[in-house]
Amino acid sequence: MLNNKEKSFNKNIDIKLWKEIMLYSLPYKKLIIALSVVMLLVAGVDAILPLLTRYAIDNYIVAEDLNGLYGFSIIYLVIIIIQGINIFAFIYFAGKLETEMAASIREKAFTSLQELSLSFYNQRPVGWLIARLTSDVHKLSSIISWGIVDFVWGFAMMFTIVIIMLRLNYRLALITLVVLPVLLIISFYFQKKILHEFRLVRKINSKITGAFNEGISGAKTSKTLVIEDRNCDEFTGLTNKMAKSSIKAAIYSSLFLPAVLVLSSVGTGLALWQGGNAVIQGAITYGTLVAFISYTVQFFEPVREMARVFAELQSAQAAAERIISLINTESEIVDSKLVIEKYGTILKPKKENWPEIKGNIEFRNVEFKYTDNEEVLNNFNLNVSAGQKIALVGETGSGKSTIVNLLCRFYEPVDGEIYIDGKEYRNFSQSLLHSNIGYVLQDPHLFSGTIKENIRYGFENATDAEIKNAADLVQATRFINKLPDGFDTEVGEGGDLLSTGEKQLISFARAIISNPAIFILDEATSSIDTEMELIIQKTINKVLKNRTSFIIAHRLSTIKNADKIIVLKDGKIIESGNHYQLIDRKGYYYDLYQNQFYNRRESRKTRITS
Ligand SMILES: Nc1ncnc2c1ncn2[C@@H]1O[C@H](COP(=O)(O)OP(=O)(O)OP(=O)(O)O)[C@@H](O)[C@H]1O
Repeated sequence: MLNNKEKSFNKNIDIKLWKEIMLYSLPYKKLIIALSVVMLLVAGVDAILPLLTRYAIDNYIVAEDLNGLYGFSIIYLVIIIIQGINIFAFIYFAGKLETEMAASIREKAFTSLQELSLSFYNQRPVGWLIARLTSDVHKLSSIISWGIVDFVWGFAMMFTIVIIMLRLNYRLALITLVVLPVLLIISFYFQKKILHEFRLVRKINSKITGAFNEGISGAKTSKTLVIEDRNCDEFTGLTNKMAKSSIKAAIYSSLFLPAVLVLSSVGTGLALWQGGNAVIQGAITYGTLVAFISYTVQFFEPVREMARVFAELQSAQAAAERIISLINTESEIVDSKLVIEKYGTILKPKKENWPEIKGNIEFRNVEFKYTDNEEVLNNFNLNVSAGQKIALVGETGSGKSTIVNLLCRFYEPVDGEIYIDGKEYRNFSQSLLHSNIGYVLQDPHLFSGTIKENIRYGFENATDAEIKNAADLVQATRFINKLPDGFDTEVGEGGDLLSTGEKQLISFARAIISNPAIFILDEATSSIDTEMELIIQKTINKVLKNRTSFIIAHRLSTIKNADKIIVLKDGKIIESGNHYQLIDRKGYYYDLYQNQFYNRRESRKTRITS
């Protein structure tokens, strides 16, 4: 139950991928240059401070020149203030770069999500997508901005320190830097190990989040299946694994720090020993010795930082791979260039060019399958005239929703065509088509906000009077008026504060407001009680008049007055006609109707006698 899969990632640095990522940083070129310049300044000041100390010791302290020392202190203070300003600037620039890049990448990923077809969402769990848009984007933007800080500063520091040390005394410099290769090896080794364990912790953490999610949203099902103990065992297994990896990471960290400390102390010790000898022999001054010791101490920090950044780059690369793959995912349903030119895109529709849709629909030799193995529709043909009311009936899995999914172009036929008003429907843009279809689902989704906002959704110009009128039409006003804030009542996330039947009514009103030529009601009144359904049925008949409509309903009483009832079995039409024709036929529909009629009569009888 808790097996959210996390992709393992490429361990080598992928230059092509980073080049693509760099394209995203192009708009921030000036900010990146400013940040790099500031980091060079920070490194420059850091590197000259020991030289200043050396100067003060040799010229003022050893020479006992108090006046000179006073003047020097003021210069030193000014330099420290400049460094303070540099530090403020780099934190500001890096923070700004991180935030702006994250916003831009997130925006691109979200836009690409808006344009993707429904099949993409079927293959990707919500949690996976949210993790990409949040933690991966954060990781990537943070490594780019703070990586620049560490790299520029680290390289500049190491380079300058080595040059200064060699210039001060090359013999002493070579002796001191003897520990450098060992330090580099140790740093890279430990950072890799620590990062590996942290990566495991993160993977397990995303599983734990998934388990929390399932535990909460599936609480009712867990209780009815009495699997609470199994859930707990699985959860404990995950937390134990996470604890193990966290402890390992802590052990590596606790070994790494003393190792670096010992090595840098060895370097400092060597500088002290050899430098002390050189001072005694008069080869170097006291000031030079002090500067050398400072440089040895200072040198090891950038080495450690660089090792950390290199190791982190690998995991940031994994985040980058996932985000770029999300941004670059091509929608399976795309409008042709010609269609886009004429009718615009999903995000920029050219509504002024949109023709009026009347609602004549034809499925011609349509073949369809969701996966390669299973054919859902095979040579499916259906002709619907504008204004006709079509009911789709059939057992579970017979293909009813598939037909309306195809009509909405959430999916496209594998073979064959669908015509709307005599034109193959791929010649219309997706937004043009969707604007002409009102879709009311069995479990409709409402957006957080008020009832009024939800009815108006997608049709922002609707007036309050139009909203009320739509609600009146579907008899929703009755329950809305009973709510404390009426039309201004908040519906909660996904409409959770309303019952399913109430959500259906709101979604019905929402569909009416957009005045579509084609209506699809997919079990749209299944959660409304029978009396209410009868009332709404009359309204539906009024609303659907002169519009083409497809009604999927298991309760056959609701589709008795359809112009055509299509009975489906395994993706094929086995019967079609109006209610009376199908009853006369005494076939599948007749049996189905008799069964429902009998069951309802029996249940009514039971109610009366009890
Ligand atoms: N997203 C999907 N991916 C793969 N197969 C699917 C998908 N949606 C539906 N199917 C399969 O396609 C077939 C037809 O499903 P469809 O949802 O159209 O049936 P239906 O008649 O609407 O059923 P119901 O009355 O239960 O809603 C079924 O075998 C179903 O398993």
